[in-house]
Amino acid sequence: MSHTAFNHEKYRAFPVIQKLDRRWPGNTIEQAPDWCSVDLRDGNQALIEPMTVEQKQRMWGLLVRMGFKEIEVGFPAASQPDYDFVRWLIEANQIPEDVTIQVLVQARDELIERTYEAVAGARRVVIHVYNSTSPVQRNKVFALDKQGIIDIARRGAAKVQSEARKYPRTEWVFQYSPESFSSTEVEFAVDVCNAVIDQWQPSREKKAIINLPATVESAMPNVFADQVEYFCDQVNQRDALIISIHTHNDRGCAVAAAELAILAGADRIEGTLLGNGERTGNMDIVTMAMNLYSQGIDPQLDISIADDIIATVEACTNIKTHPRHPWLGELVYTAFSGSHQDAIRKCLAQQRADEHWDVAYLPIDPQDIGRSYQSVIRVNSQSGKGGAAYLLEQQLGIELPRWLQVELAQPIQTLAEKQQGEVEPQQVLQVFRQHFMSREGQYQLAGYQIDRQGNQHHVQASVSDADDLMLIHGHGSGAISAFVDGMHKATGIEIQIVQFDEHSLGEGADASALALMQVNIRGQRYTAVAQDSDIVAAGLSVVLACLNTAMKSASIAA
Ligand SMILES: CC(=O)SCCNC(=O)CCNC(=O)[C@H](O)C(C)(C)COP(=O)(O)OP(=O)(O)OC[C@H]1O[C@@H](n2cnc3c(N)ncnc32)[C@H](O)[C@@H]1OP(=O)(O)O
Ligand SMILES: CC(C)C(=O)C(=O)O
Repeated sequence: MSHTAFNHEKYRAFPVIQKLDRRWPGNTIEQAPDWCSVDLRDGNQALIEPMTVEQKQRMWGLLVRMGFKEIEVGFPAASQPDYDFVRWLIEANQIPEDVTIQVLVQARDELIERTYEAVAGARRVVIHVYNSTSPVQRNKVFALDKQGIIDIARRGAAKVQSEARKYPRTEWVFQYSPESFSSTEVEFAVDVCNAVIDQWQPSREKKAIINLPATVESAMPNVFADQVEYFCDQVNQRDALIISIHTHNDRGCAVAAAELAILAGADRIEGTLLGNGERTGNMDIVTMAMNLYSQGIDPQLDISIADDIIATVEACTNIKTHPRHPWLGELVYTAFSGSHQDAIRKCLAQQRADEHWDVAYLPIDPQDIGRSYQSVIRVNSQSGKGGAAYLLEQQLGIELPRWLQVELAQPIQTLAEKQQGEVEPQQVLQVFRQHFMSREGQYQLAGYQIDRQGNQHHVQASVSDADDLMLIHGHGSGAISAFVDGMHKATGIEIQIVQFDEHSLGEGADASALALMQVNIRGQRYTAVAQDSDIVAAGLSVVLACLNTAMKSASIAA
């Protein structure tokens, strides 16, 4: 076999388990698992610059605020900052009553001893001991056979137990990880764990945690689920165990693998916020928690403080959050494309507070995580009429009639294409004002009087025409048609009203009226909007505004 670059023959398929009795595909997740954050350990060990004690303190504060009850706080036998941080937690009394710290250590005596020193005085601690079990680790890293690996595990388990006896005031919980579990023959993984379980003799009352890692994700999540289900079925004393899962994201499926592992019988999930961790990262707890939340399951974690989560993770890891990161990214509740905007706008208008969320293109209500609807719809050259109309609605507080949405779309599209980028909400308003609300023009309403007899309206109005003042008289079934009649008589220009809508803006003394009109003058359509504190004046002014727009066009002026 040649080992030239980019040659798939270098690799082989992952062996699948021939498991015909799999039950997990028929299961559903009905409640949140126990969560354990490993941000301060696995997340931290993957950083270019590991967190300082101050950064760890900040991350700790966030994790507690979010509601984590188990937090792996470090590998205290590995480095002084890890050790100091753990000491600070204990000596400065920073660990709430309902939170348990967890610490990781290799199955090596001197490291285990140092680890216990680090956590001395804590109320309750999970001591997490591990050694690697896969064939490549056995053969190439440890140069040991299966029995040699089992011996490391059992000796480590025994040492963890004997050290614990030296600190009787702490409540100890033992956790063992067969590191590289997912790449280990599953029967052997069971054997190694059984040796540890045999050493610890856990009970229903005092359970041990067996943590099954996909240290490097190398198969599809269904294979992992088969491994977990097999393990849960075969391991000794299952009811005295908490089965924990620790997946990595090498194939991009860490969350999927963790979810399927829950279906397959696991109880607990380890991961990090936004998925920081070795290589492509650890399983992202925020994503998995939000996946549950969006299915109506209480995630038992507070993700509503999304901006705080992002700010803290970024400050502690020096890694930016991708704008399309699941659930929390800057752009994940934003629609630029026209048909999406149209659907979102229509659904939001119909969404009732007492009904289940049912909005196209928005899997959750962005307000749940502190995002406003303002940022949901943004306008660029892909947006069509709905987006600009939505932004204008947000700013003016009125729903534009469809015919005006269509009119507005054109100048917005032109601007978007010219700018080659986003059109800001302020610009939408500016374009709207410029195109439809210009107060300039030959004719301006100076005053009016209306007499009404039955259905007949008689309008007498004064209209300034450049430097002159015209006196207008007209009749019609309404004030506007009477005024249009008067203008026709005065100027000879026939105005046919095609569309007309009115809206009130604001309330009380500050209220004003908006009149929106499209007319046909000599075969051409013209659109304008007028605003006035007096609703009739707004209606008459908008006729003149349409006429002024028409006058500016060469064909009418001529
Ligand atoms: C998948 C994971 O994320 S596991 C966690 C990994 N995290 C870290 O390693 C971060 C912190 N670690 C460290 O700072 C260092 O590894 C230390 C300080 C703990 C130990 O450093 P060192 O003493 O230099 O040992 P190192 O970690 O390189 O391990 C090498 C030796 O330990 C053995 N070893 C490694 N892991 C384990 C284990 N889990 N249990 C028992 N022995 C182990 C190796 O076989 C090797 O033995 P050898 O020297 O006889 O060949
Ligand atoms: C120590 C174990 C759980 C680990 O971090 C891994 O396998 O990724």
